[in-house]
Amino acid sequence: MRFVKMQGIGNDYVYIDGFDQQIEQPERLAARVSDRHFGIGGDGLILILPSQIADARMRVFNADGSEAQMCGNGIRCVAKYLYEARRVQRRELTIETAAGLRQLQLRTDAADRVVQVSVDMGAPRLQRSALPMTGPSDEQALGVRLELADQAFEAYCLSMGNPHCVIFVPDVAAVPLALWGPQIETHAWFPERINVEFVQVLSPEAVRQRTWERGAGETLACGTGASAVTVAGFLSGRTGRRIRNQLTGGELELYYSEEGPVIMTGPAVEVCRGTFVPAELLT
Ligand SMILES: N[C@H](CCC[C@H](N)C(=O)O)C(=O)O
Repeated sequence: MRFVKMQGIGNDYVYIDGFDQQIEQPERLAARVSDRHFGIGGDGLILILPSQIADARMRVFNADGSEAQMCGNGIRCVAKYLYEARRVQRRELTIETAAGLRQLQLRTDAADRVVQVSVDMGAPRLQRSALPMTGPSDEQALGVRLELADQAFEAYCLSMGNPHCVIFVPDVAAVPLALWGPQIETHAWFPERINVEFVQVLSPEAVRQRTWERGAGETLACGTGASAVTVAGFLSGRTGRRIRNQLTGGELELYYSEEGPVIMTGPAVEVCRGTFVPAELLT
């Protein structure tokens, strides 16, 4: 099985081109390839598959094998791979995801390599039922009091196709992420668990984000999470519509448009390529 390792500001995945390879048991494979000792190492596995309605279809599996609806850092890398493999000759692509169709714009360098990708991440969905989240299904959950055993937060819960809980704090470096992250990820409010973003507002145009991802733990970056942060920052009056987000692994530019969608712009980098034998890896 051939794979490509790529990363978007440190959010790294193992990618498998399923146009000419048959992938069995992707959940089991995801958990094994993601292991940074017994596998290749990554935050999860992303499959690049044929689509009837787009240039390709993307399936996202977290390091624990759970499948997610969308991956912002991952979809930038998928677009890079397709363009540089000449699978697509255009710098505008459409990719089918479990969260719907996503439009992307590529920027290339003098050697025609993709150096930056802008993604229309779609519009946020604010109803509790969209995450899903307990409580009245049409009600929003912005600025709600979320209680843990010995801590309470003001939480902004919303969907970018996948669920996010955004919490603003004075200093992200001081957050005990390994303690609070899993407690929020698996809180009873979220029947399908949730991704967690702690955010420090530096100015109306700049924030710093640390991320605890559903099914992956602390990651260096989360593109759907950064998009949710942009929405929560604007709706709570803490930031403008256009921000620079300094995530642990690098920076994203985000714009929560008046029309509704969030536009996210950032890099996509190939790390390496290789092959593995699934039967070996899955032993
Ligand atoms: N852990 C996420 C999927 C990966 C999203 C993240 N890596 C991104 O860049 O958006 C979830 O279970 O919804």
